[in-house]
Amino acid sequence: MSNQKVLLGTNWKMTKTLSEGRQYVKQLREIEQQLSDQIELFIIPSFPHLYPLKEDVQGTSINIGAQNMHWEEKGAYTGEVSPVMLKELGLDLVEIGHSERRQYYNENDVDVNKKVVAALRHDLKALVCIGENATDKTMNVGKEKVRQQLKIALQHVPAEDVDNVIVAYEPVWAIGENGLPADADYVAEQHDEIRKLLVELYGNKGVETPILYGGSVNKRNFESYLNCQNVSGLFIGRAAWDIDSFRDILFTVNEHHL
Ligand SMILES: O=C(CO)COP(=O)(O)O
Repeated sequence: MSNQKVLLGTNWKMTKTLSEGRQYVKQLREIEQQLSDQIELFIIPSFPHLYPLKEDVQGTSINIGAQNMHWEEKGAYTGEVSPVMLKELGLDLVEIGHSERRQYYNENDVDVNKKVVAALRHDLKALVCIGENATDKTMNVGKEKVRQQLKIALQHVPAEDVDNVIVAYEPVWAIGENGLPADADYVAEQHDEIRKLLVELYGNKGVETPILYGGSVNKRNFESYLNCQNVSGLFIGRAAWDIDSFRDILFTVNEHHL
């Protein structure tokens, strides 16, 4: 890990009701007061909860982000949400290209690129998710796969906008109930490769781009990932959905990893 801030966030996916989310945020606010300002917290809830939760975190440094968005500003796209709508809620973070979006909703690298460009145009930070699947890994093309995904995601993104990009490396085979936790050595290699590409594309600016790790992060393994040089933080699903479990992780980072 470098000496930048540590980003620690959770993707709630489609798991919480609004009342559960509000209860969680109430507790997270208390936790946040005890953490160093070197830790940056973010939560990615479902669309209908963005506005109330944004209000609930007022006066704290907890960021709220959306799980997805369309690249157009408006139009006949039933069921979609635009960058303008997210901005109007006062948000400044949007997750783009999560593997579940790619897998279940057929999002491809070009869609991801359009969304990244639109997010940056609207002054939203783009949390760009990339990661190889199990076959890519078995066939030994994991590095090529993440390079390709990220290169396409960042087409037409100039160096002056890359400050608003956060990369999340999340190998598909490591995510969710059937996911296998990755070895820290493997994660370190993939993060080094991603850093190399960012530097190829953006020179010194690419050194600063945060690269988060996600996929079966839990209380037993999270420190091994944070110890990797190019891991700037964690993007956590299940192990952060329960506030007590997230609290344990946050306090450990606060005490041992800053
Ligand atoms: O998908 C994830 C974060 O976006 C990670 O999910 P899990 O931590 O539950 O594997």
